[in-house]
Amino acid sequence: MLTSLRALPRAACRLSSINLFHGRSRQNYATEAKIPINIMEVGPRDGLQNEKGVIPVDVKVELIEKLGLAGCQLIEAGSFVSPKWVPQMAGTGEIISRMHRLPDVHYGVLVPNQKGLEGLLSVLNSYNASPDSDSTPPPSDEISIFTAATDAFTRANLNTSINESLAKLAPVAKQALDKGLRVRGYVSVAIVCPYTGQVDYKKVREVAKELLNMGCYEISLGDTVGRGTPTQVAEMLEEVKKELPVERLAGHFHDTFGTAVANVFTALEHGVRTIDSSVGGLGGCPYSPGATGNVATEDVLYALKNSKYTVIGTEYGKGTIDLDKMTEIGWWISEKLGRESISRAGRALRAKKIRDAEMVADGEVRAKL
Ligand SMILES: CC(C)(COP(=O)([O-])OP(=O)([O-])OC[C@H]1O[C@@H](n2cnc3c(N)ncnc32)[C@H](O)[C@@H]1OP(=O)([O-])[O-])[C@@H](O)C(=O)NCCC(=O)NCCSC(=O)C[C@@](C)(O)CC(=O)[O-]
Repeated sequence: MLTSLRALPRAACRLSSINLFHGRSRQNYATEAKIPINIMEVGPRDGLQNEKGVIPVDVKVELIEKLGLAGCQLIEAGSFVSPKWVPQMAGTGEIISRMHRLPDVHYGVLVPNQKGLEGLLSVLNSYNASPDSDSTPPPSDEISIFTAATDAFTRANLNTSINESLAKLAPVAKQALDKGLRVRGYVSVAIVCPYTGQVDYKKVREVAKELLNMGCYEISLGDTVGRGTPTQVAEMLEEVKKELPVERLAGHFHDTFGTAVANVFTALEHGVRTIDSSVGGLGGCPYSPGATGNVATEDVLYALKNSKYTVIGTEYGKGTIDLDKMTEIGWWISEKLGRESISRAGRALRAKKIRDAEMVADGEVRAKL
């Protein structure tokens, strides 16, 4: 069983030694204890919910299975939302029942209301009536409930106000916890709202606190529009951290203005230890006009290389998440959607692989001459 981030003692995460290098003090990240980071892979949910065309269930199942085999330990597999509001998420029950599930992987689903939870519980009841085998985990062990930091966005996304959404979500969270599910919370538009502009960070803190008090183990703060800068992320986190423990916060950054990787690092430097990201940079919220996808998982993995952080993954990724496999998955799903991967690291790595293969082929031809 792999050690989870939450089980690690703080001392194990602390950087200790400082090496001298060219007369300047410099930390040797290769040999020191690294700070463990969780990645919540949201590609199958946030990534696919905004697609125009119909994505076959088989493709969604295969995507989730591939992500598990690349080492992802936290995968958001779909949503139990109204198919009238978000048609791409229809069929989540079938997907989570059919997909091959791995031990040590948490498969979460988004739930907006009581009806969504009932949808999930009916899938779980069917599974419990005839479980696949003792070693196969249930279709899902986690729900994410969601609201936002502005009434305008909450109205657009959930057809209700912030306060009404919180009142509706509290019993959903309680019932899910009573059923033994983990509950995660999202606060959307934590920096900028597409309808009302700059967000009041005190409101982000208040809403996040409400979700935490409902029993959420973690609150993901979303730059839904992808317009946030590192300075804004820092200011927002400073405000939220006044009342909430940073270990309970996650960062969710869309990459509309190309600041998402910088925002990830800002969040990490402020103590956030879980980052939401999406393979191939897929995604966007249907109610956040103009926003592009989440920060690409490949870009985050690449940027964290040789840093003081290490991404926690399962044995399938040898304890981390395998960047090469994620690059292949990013290209595979993008091609299924009729386009190229938009992950910068994914594109560069694929191009390098092609160049390397051409050089090998060239060398073989020369050797024969
Ligand atoms: C919450 C509602 C349903 C309210 O929408 P409403 O229209 O007020 O709901 P309603 O209770 O009046 O029901 C309307 C119809 O939907 C059905 N319905 C009602 N609930 C469900 C359900 N759970 N599952 C399936 N069906 C449902 C219900 O049965 C009824 O069907 P009808 O009688 O008309 O045939 C709607 O607003 C909704 O589904 N919203 C979800 C929107 C969404 O999924 N947005 C994207 C996810 S959030 C996001 O992407 C941001 C995030 C998390 O990634 C972080 C970030 O980037 O910031």
